[in-house]
Amino acid sequence: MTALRETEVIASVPTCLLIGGEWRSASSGRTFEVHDPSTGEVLAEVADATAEDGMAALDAAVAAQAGWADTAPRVRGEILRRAFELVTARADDFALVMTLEMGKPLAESRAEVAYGAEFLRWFSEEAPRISGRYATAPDGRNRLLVAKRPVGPSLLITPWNFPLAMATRKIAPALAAGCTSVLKPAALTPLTALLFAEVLREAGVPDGVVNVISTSRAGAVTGPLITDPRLRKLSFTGSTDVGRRLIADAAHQVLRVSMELGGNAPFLVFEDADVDAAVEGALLAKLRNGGEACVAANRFLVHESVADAFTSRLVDRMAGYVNARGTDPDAMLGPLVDESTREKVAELVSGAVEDGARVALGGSVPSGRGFFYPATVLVDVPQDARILREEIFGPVAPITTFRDENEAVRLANASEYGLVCFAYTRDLNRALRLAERLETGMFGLNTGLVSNPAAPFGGVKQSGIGREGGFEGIDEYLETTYIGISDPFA
Ligand SMILES: NC(=O)c1ccc[n+]([C@@H]2O[C@H](COP(=O)([O-])OP(=O)(O)OC[C@H]3O[C@@H](n4cnc5c(N)ncnc54)[C@H](O)[C@@H]3O)[C@@H](O)[C@H]2O)c1
Ligand SMILES: O=CCCC(=O)O
Repeated sequence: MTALRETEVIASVPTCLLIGGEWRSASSGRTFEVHDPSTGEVLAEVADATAEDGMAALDAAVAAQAGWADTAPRVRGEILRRAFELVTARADDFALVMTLEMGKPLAESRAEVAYGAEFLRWFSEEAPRISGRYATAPDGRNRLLVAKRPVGPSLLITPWNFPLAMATRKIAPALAAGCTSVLKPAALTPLTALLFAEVLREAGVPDGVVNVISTSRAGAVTGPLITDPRLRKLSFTGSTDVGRRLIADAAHQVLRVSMELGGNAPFLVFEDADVDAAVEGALLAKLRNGGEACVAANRFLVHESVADAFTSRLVDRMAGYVNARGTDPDAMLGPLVDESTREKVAELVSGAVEDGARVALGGSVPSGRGFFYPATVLVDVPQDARILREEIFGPVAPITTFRDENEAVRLANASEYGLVCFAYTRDLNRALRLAERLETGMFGLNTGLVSNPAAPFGGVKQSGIGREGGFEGIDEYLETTYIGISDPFA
């Protein structure tokens, strides 16, 4: 990858706010810096929206709402399909921008482009399938008509870890349902979202239907939108702490909310598992996105009879993960996104070691520039260690053991989170028992990856409210209207 190509691609990204179809500077004239986490160098200066800009974006979304809701579903679907094709055609540019602003290796960024684009294709196919129902009331007299309509202007707030896919997973169903939106991307990674906004314009999304406000002051800019009665929906992906506060703020307007929050995924390996397959699944569940994923395996719970075999194979495989700048062809693990993320990972590891865990691989911060942290395996981690309670968000695999299925389920469920669980077993009845007993929104059975645009993604407990993707994803942007009709034969 040449420096010239990096500069050219970054220069092709709009760095302004998209409001009502126009690229504008922030009303204050201020910008903020976006950095390359591999080097700490400034990649770009991006418009820093004020509360006034946020309100202008909502004004534009409100003005465009009626027209967009009236657009034929097939037309909305075709625009989404064009967006899918344009993102796919520019996959290399999207991947490079993402790698530069977020750090992951290019191969992973390409995988995210394919994943993120697929939400556009999936919801292009769902737009014409929005339907209602007509039924006879149980007493055989009145008729019941149930119709769906768009919720209305929506505020979409996304995190930095999947800068494209988290945006498409919200914008695509919103567009398909007939909702206009204001997207607020994370301040660490606004460039991918801004490039995507430009592609949406090219695809034919009308002015004002999607507005994008990058800002370094999230709360000050989105707060007034959330309390504005014209906003009808808040969809947030991010940490449980921020989500909890936003749910409280959304209560003022009794807003529809979708919350995709944190996770603390257990990864269970039973005595009858195919251990080699479990190790491959563990690598995916742990190291996809460098461990910076809400669905990352956070707690490895391994049956005591296979713990040594699993651990030594996992250590061997993780030792081969090359930590390098994401544009380096050898890179298998990029840097973490920023210094505070790396400090937290290092603190969780040293805390676990103080509590009695042993480092089987990695475990120390390398010298040099960039926020790198090596693939790390911890064994003998005590059950009360902080690292088993909090999201690690880094390439660290803490391993503990269990004696039987009941203990495995009890440990897996001992978390306020409930996003995803993974389990490796060859016993079908056990797998079904787990599916019924684990407190989780998603369950990966003999696989380390559940994310799929055709499936309902989301959690239970403090991992969130609502689902994104699948047939369920569009419902988050639809209201139900019931029309009671008198007996047509009376
Ligand atoms: N469940 C999921 O689908 C899912 C997906 C990706 C990430 N996540 C979670 O996201 C977290 C990592 O992302 P993050 O560090 O960007 O999370 P974060 O909560 O710090 O930020 C998420 C977004 O919210 C914005 N934000 C922060 N404070 C805000 C406020 N007061 N008002 C309005 N917006 C505010 C941020 O600018 C960003 O755009 C992890 O906890 C991860 O598990 C969850
Ligand atoms: O970080 C959480 C989202 C990851 C995914 O969609 O697979």
